[in-house]
Amino acid sequence: MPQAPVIVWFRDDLRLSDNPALSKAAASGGPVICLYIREETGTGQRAMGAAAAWWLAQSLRALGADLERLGQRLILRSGKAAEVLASVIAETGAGSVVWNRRYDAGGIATDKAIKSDLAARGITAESFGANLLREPWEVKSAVGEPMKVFTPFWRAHQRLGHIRAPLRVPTALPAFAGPVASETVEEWGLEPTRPNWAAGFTDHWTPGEAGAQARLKAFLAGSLDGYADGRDRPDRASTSRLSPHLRFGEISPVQIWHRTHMVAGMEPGRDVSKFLAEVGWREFAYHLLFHFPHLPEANYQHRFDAFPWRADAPALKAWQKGLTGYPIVDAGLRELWHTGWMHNRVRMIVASFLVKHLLIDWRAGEAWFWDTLVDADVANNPASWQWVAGSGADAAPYFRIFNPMLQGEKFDPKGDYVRRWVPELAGLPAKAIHTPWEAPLAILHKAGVRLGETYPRPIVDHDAARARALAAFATIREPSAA
Ligand SMILES: Cc1cc2nc3c(=O)[nH]c(=O)nc-3n(C[C@H](O)[C@H](O)[C@H](O)COP(=O)(O)OP(=O)(O)OC[C@H]3O[C@@H](n4cnc5c(N)ncnc54)[C@H](O)[C@@H]3O)c2cc1C
Repeated sequence: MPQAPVIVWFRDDLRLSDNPALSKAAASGGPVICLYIREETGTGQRAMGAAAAWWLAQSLRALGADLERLGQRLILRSGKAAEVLASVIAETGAGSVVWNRRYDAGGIATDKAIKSDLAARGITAESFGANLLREPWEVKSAVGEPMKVFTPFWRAHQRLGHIRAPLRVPTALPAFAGPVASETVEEWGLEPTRPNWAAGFTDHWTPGEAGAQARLKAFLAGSLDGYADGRDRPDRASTSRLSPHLRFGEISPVQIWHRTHMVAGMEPGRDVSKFLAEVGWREFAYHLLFHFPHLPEANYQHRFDAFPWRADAPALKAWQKGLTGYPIVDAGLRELWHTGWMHNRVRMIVASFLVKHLLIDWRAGEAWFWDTLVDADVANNPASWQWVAGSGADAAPYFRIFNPMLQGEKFDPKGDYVRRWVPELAGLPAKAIHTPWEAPLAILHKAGVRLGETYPRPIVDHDAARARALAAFATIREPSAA
């Protein structure tokens, strides 16, 4: 009797190498059906933002082409995952389904229900850890509890020892002989058309597994050396830019871990430790999301539920458009709009500005990032926003308020980053570029800058905004806080 096909349900793991579910299917020796489901929203999962949807379209095309080289085909279907799986099983006689795990509450609930539904119908379902170095439940405090502070988390993570070796691309992946209907990426309308605001994204990114591997290789050969200090400089290409590739699982952290160690040799130095600790922050965000599933919508620290956020639609709009009058803030938000990505240091500055200078709820900023980042991540995005807002686990204290002028002068000392993304200020000298409102009129004139006309005046005064934020925080401050 011919072997029943195995369905590989691809999700946030759009790669062939180090893909445990795919390797498991290949090891069965039987026919393999590669399936991606565009899941209907309203099942507890968060609808994908627009920039991430653009990335998904490119990544699915890349995965489809990679599978074709193995004599396979990527089947695309849309609908409720349980119903799509049931029809593909009915159409093909598949006997089992394999997938790699996800860790958001909606995804976990969907997968659990599907697993028991399939089991009831005699179909085997198996899930694997693939997109983290360790499963979120493996790292525990000394008393067996979830960890809430990064440094002890990362220490405990490392104490667990060896990270499993990455898996190779399966050598054979027999295709299912019968017809299986598939939708197309184009039919899904994931890419913007009128206007095509993503037109410039392709100058910055090569979505897909090959692009991810090339990005890692280039980073390890180039900017890893000096990363520990260079990573804070938005004016230089000093970080890996692997985040969207990790978001879509085009590369695994296990692959990054081993390749980095291989390049570093026996004695990994400060740059390597710092880089891997950043990958560790991603692990920590997933740990938090798994143990505190409301992280994307609820304050981790409940006292922030009473925080007096302001509703200020014009200020939010100015922030989103990069028209706050603070050059480093505006540069970051425009980099985001043009590339779908923003440097980490600048993410912290713009997030702090929204939450503290404008007193706008972190959830409004998180939602904007969710829609505009190609790396919009179900764990990293809310965990980082809550970190900046002060409402999160192991968060930056609320009363520490970034000064955008000093941040600009320190991390973009010549103003090159601002000049690149805020071209109307490009003619200003370094000493004026982060504080154009303090520049002598002659300097502004020479640079063609007319404040309030070619570039906005600051929408809030820094000192006044700082005082207002501290006063707001005082209303929810615990007696012990400084
Ligand atoms: C307000 C705010 C929102 C953010 N939203 C996201 C998001 O939606 N998706 C996302 O992937 N990251 C997010 N980050 C974290 C961080 O800014 C990005 O991961 C980083 O800028 C990606 O660039 P890179 O790949 O060059 O990073 P590198 O410096 O090269 O780091 C390597 C990898 O480590 C992980 N990493 C690095 N820094 C962090 C961090 N602070 N927290 C968690 N993981 C980290 C990323 O996966 C990254 O690709 C956010 C940070 C802030 C302050």
